[in-house]
Amino acid sequence: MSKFSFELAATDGKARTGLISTPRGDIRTPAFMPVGTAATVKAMLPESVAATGADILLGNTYHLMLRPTAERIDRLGGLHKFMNWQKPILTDSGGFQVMSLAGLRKMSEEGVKFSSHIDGSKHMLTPERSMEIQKLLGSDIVMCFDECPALPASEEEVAASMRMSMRWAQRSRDAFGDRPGHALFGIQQGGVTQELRAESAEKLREIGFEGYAVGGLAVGEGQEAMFGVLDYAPDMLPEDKPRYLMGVGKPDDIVGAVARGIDMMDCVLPSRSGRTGQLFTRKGVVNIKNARHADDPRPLDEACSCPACRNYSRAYLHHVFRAQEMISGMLLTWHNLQYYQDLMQGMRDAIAAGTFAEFQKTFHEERANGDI
Ligand SMILES: CNc1nc2c(CCNCC3CCCC3)c3nc(N)[nH]c(=O)c3cc2[nH]1
Ligand SMILES: [Zn+2]
Repeated sequence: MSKFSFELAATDGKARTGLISTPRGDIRTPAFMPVGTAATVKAMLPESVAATGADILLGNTYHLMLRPTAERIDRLGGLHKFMNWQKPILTDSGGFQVMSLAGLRKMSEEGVKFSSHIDGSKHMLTPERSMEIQKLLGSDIVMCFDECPALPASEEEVAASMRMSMRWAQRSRDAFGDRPGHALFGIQQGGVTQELRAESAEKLREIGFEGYAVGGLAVGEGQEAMFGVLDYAPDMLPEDKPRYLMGVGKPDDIVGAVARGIDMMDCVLPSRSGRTGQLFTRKGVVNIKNARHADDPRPLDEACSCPACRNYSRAYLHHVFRAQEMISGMLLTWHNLQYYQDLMQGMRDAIAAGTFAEFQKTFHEERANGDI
């Protein structure tokens, strides 16, 4: 099928499970999307990422426009061919990364002028340029160019920023053009103010998108404030389209977001924390650097099917982490990505079976406090 479409299969309370169909493959929702910032999920081969169960991964406009440039990736056949990932790719629009990474930034209605954090070269990102870059990359799901206001911000600043992002959403839609089989997602802003979130959702509905993201969260507001927004914001978005919560999160953030109607999420946490020895398990977080693992012959998580848990002891994982061996990042990243995909599969099954409440209960009971 050369179309982009979304089918809801079942709901349980506000939790939903379904399927996004794209020409490059289907995406089971709720979905967790590993982050492949610079055309690689760090320390993972693409076939290993696929083996964890990921149906889609993230690329990044900001990083790839700087190095190796979108034009070069286009000349080489596009991002899928370049990084040997033939399943769907979602690319973020770059605005968020400019604000968190680039130096010397100048904001205007036109867009953002900035200097590269790599070599100091001058660049400009606008809605039109962001659409052009994401098209050159060949990404299947394109994100509108938006601004995610940094906290702390007054309600007036959040309102002004959201309204500019909505003008940029219209420009993104106009520049995206007609690309069958590809999707453009709008991004809701409005901070933690319900009226602003409603105004943003209304504007996005008017413009019309193939999917809708909840932006402006996971920027330090804390889980309680984030869940407070998620108690109403997803419902403001069209219920027959995918809802994507950007930049989230820890396992309990993810379960809470799915319970509030979110279908897609992305986060660097599983891969980044894998490299720092923070391992997610059903019983909580294991810090493999801790000396108490040095003689432990047990697997990290006997219920996990990943290579680290199937073929190695905690003692080995502790050793290669301490020695900073390359295999450490590979095994620990694979485990964390596998844990996240198994968590998503567990939720998809529970929602389909109407047992999501029990899933949530078991999830929280199993997680002991601190290291285990
Ligand atoms: C971590 N918290 C957080 N991330 C946000 C992100 C980035 C999501 N992750 C992108 C990948 C990470 C590197 C390559 C792509 C956000 N992005 C946009 N466009 N708008 C947000 O409001 C927005 C809000 C976000 N909050
Ligand atoms: Zn494992």
